[in-house]
Amino acid sequence: MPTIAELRRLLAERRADGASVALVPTMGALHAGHLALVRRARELADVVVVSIFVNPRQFGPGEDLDRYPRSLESDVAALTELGVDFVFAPAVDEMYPRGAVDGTTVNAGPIGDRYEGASRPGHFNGMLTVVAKLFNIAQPDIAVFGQKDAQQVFLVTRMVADLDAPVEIVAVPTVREPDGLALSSRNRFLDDAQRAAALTLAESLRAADAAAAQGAGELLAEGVAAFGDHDGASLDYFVVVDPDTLLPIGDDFRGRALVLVAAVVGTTRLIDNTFVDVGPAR
Ligand SMILES: Nc1ncnc2c1ncn2[C@@H]1O[C@H](COP(=O)(O)OP(=O)(O)OP(=O)(O)O)[C@@H](O)[C@H]1O
Ligand SMILES: CC(C)(CO)[C@@H](O)C(=O)[O-]
Ligand code: BAL
Repeated sequence: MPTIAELRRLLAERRADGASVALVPTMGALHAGHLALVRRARELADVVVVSIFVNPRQFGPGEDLDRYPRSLESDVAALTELGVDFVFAPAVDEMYPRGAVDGTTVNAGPIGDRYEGASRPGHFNGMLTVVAKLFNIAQPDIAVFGQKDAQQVFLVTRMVADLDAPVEIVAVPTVREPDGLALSSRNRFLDDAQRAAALTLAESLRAADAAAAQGAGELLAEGVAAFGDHDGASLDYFVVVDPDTLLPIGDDFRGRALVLVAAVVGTTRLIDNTFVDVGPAR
């Protein structure tokens, strides 16, 4: 597994031959959602780098850093099968030699304090800090993220624009189970009853989508009502936002909007989202 210095040297050699580089940042425990990102990266660039790093700086006190699933050996096997060129899985000490809390941090700005950021204070600063480090280490032409983490992909795209980072951000649609549950590394924490309750996230998004043509108010009401029909999942937020700003839409909004939902099922926090086409209010 290359160190930071080795990865830089190996990628510099490939770049000298004219190769383009795509980076897929992950926290490991790979599933088909991650593999869709890797396949997209494979289509877009000559060299694909996948990072596997459970970043302590994006976990708050009392969150699931310690129990976050880790399966490096099987992850590397799956990535090798997909023809990934380099797996970068640094130790925490190599990424944060001065410790996990000391050092420069990227500030996500006000959108970083909303939605996921309201429930996970500091999460997006920690996420953007490690993403900026990964961009500086791999210097990719392209970086591929999942739409499942919609606020994350929004904030990464905004960071790249705001800081003039020379990397193109590509978002891949959410990969789902046949019944609609969004794949997530954290789904493995769910027992059978919780797995059934977790479906309420996708169902509430489907209800919102079905009501979207009737206007913003109806969409929100139907989505929240569909969520309320289920036991075992506690709703954190259900919001409809403008994809360009990530701010909540008003009643007179028309066009493409993004519905964001988060819930806690048992002790597991899950998120999901979907784009909808909002029609005129009736
Ligand atoms: N179901 C999915 N479809 C598409 N992309 C996904 C999916 N799940 C995760 N990703 C993307 O994979 C990348 C790495 O995410 P990460 O390693 O945190 O996995 P995860 O499944 O989101 O884990 P968790 O939900 O437990 O945080 C992110 O860009 C994320 O958006
Ligand atoms: C982008 C990321 C790898 C940064 O740690 C993480 O937030 C994730 O897995 O989505
Ligand atoms: N998938 C986003 C990373 C996190 O939950 O910390």
